[in-house]
Amino acid sequence: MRYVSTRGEAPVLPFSDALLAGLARDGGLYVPEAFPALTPLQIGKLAGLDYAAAADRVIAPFSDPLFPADVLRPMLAEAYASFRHPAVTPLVQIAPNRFVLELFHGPTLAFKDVAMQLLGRMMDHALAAKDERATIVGATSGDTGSAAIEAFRTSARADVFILYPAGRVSEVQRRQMTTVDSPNVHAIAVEGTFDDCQAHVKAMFNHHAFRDRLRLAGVNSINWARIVAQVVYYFVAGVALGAPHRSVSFVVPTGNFGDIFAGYVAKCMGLPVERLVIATNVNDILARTLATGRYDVTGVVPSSSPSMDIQVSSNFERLLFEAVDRDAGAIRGLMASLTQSGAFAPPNEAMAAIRAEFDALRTDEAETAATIARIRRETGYLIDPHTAVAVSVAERVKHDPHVPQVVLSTAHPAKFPDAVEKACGERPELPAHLADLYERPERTPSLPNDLAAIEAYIARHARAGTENAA
Ligand SMILES: Cc1ncc(COP(=O)(O)O)c(C=O)c1O
Ligand SMILES: N[C@@H](CCOP(=O)(O)O)C(=O)O
Repeated sequence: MRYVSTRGEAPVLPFSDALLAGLARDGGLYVPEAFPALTPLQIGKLAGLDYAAAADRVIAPFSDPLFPADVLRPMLAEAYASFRHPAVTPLVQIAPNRFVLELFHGPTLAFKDVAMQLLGRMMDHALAAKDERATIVGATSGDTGSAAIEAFRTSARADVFILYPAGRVSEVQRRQMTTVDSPNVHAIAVEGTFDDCQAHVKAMFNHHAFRDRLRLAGVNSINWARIVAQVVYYFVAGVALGAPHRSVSFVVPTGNFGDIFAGYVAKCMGLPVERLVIATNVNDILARTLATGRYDVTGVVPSSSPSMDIQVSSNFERLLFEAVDRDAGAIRGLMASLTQSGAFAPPNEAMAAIRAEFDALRTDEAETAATIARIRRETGYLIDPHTAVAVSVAERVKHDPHVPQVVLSTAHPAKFPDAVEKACGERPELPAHLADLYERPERTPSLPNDLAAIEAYIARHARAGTENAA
């Protein structure tokens, strides 16, 4: 499979090069030239497979000769052996025809592990094949960072620099990043928002001299491999609930739009998906865009679901690319408007195409807390604030009661103990492997919200840079 940029002016790449490229050189995001299809028969045959075997069937069509079956399959088996649940992403029923898809059984307790445990192995393999080192730069609102650090902390080929917004992630999230004592790991507190951190990461990729000198690579959902690994659980959940013979709807707590875009890809590949429902917190740019037809960036508001405190929703560009029938010139125009004025209005036909597939609703802070408390009271089930945002939306969105609704549960409640305790009076405990997290020493440089300062720090500490510069 080959990959093209949403902005049409970057080299077309095979999977393994797109994997290591991060952002395309024209500032766009890589997408496959075409979405591979699974037939209803092939989808039906996913039933009963273990997670790694199902992942192989879904991911292999996106891959290339660097990942033949005898490489990809053991990699998948190893990646998902690190999960604490034998089903990897189990479903739990919380109401008639409403299910929670638990995506938090990986090492860092968030859905990011599902993709990152694979991505770490794939990138190390690709770098070893090329005998290269890479400097990974990433932005996090809390979960991507911890998952990336966990996935790469033993990497012999990559240094990892994660920018997180100081004071705007939960203490557990911060400690998961700052207590890892590996020489290749750098969790950097930036005096800004997640949007600032993400803008710095994209600016580093767009600074080609810096990018090439340090051999930058990305682990945010700008990396296509992140998306494709997330497509798998849509198939696994859909099949468990009757696909291909029955349609399913998904309600997804959304920030950077990577997770729900993976659901869209699953639908493009043939999974019968009735509706894809975007659930936002008070940072509701996507809900406003679907309601008004205008994507308009406002300031980020801190919330109890901090991982979704995002206004510039990176992967929305991938959806827009599909909605404008892959007209890269149109995407360049919309993104130029975003840069210049902080807003853009997609063409009416594009908005109609998006609304034909997606619904979007927001959940405010009071409703998020009330949902945690009510679900605990009524069902005995404890959810985190991100999941609560989506459960509340699932309850309010117009839907066909005969179609199963799957709510993606993106984080374990113990990642956000303060918010959960405030909502329902109960403090969730960390699993055993993290029980001493609060005792571990922290190590986290703090940098101003300034690209030059961040680049200088990374250049000083990256080993790929030293080698390349020599
Ligand atoms: C716990 C949690 N839920 C939801 C999201 C939103 O996912 P996405 O950015 O893919 O839309 C994130 C961050 O990505 C997250 O960490
Ligand atoms: N919510 C994310 C933000 C980054 O999203 P990504 O999916 O693009 O890596 C986080 O927790 O870091």
